[in-house]
Order: sequence, then structure tokens, then C-alpha cells
Amino acid sequence: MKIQFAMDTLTTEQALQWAAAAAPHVDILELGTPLIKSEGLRAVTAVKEAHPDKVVFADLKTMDAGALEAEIAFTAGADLVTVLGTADDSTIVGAVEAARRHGKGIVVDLIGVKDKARRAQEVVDLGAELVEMHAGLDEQAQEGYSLDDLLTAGRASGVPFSVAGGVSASTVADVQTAGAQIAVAGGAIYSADDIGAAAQALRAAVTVPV
Ligand SMILES: O=C(CO)[C@H](O)[C@H](O)COP(=O)(O)O
Repeated sequence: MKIQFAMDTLTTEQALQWAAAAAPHVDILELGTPLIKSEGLRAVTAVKEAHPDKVVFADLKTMDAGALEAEIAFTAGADLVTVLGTADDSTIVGAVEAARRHGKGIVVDLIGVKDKARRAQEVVDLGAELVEMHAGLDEQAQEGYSLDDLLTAGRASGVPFSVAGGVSASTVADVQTAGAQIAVAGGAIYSADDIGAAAQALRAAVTVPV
């Protein structure tokens, strides 16, 4: 299973520092939505130039104009771009077509989707590379939140999936056992005093490296 580091910060400078510390221990460097809104796609270019060997993930969370938004992110250096599962099918198809022109991929983020397993199957049929079983930061802050529903939806989907929603070193093995291709971790890494050590601990907690 791969590890994706979600860099939810507001400056390219901070992201580059975090990426440098975490890169030896992660497979995918994600530019979080707040970072892209704050700095624009220049941040994607900067991270790709600094880490050409890593998969660079632009978390655009596109809801409309799928072809156009995906096109500009791939041109800026992204390898994977997100479109929301709540978007119209035509938005997802437009983004997938842009990905194919660039030899890259679209990840459909299922944040806010009620029946995640069913929508996952639909969007993979539309050409998405994989889906992200995702509970956002606001959902995570609610009392009683756990990853369990995401893992259940992932197992039920039968399609390639990642899991994002507060994944930490103590839950990453459960994500792997559920069959995820990718575990996404943001706060568990960037909130630590030592970013590199936190990324390394997450990697070490994955029982069977893939
Ligand atoms: O996309 C996001 C929020 O919308 C986050 O990047 C994602 O949830 C991963 O971060 P964390 O591990 O802190 O939940």
C-alpha cells in the first residue's frame, strides 16, 4: 500500500519544507485544496520540480468545468487530480479525457457522497483511476467520528480506493487490511514536531509494504 502525504498549508515555502522532510517515507505528495487556493497551481509546479520522482497529487476538488480544471493542473505538473463524486458525470468524463491526453489520472473524491460504494463503481466506469473514501476535516471534528464507515465502503466498492479522514500510525494498518491501494495522511504528519519521523512512523506501521 502506498502512503500519500496531504500538505494542507497555505504557503509553497511551507509545503516545500514539509515535502523535503517527508519525501523519503512517502510515495505521493498532495497539494491540499487550501494550498492551491492560496498559492495557485504554481505550488504544484514547485513541488513537482523539487520532487520529479514522486507522484504529485493536486487536490482541486473540481465540481464543474472538469476538462478545463484538470487540463491546467496537468499542465502545471500534477500526476493525479481530484474531481468531486457529487459532480455531474459529464464533469468527471471531461476531466478523465484531459487526464488521458496527458497520460495522467483522475481521482474521484467521495466526500459528502452518501452511498460511496455505489458512486465509486459508477465513476470508475467513467474512467477514474481510483476513488478516495474521504471524510473531511469538518466531518472528522464531529463527536463519535471513526474511519470504520470509509473502510466498509471501500471493501464494498470492489474498485481501487484510497482512504482519507484522519488516518494515523495507529489506524493505517486497518486501512491496509481493508484493501486500500493508498492511505492518505495529513494532520498525522504535518502536526508533528518532526515531520520526517512522523512520516517514517506511518510507513513503519504498514505491515506489508506493496
Ligand atoms: O482533503 C483534505 C480535507 O478536505 C485532507 O487533505 C484529507 O482529509 C487528509 O488530511 P487528514 O489526514 O488531516 O484528514
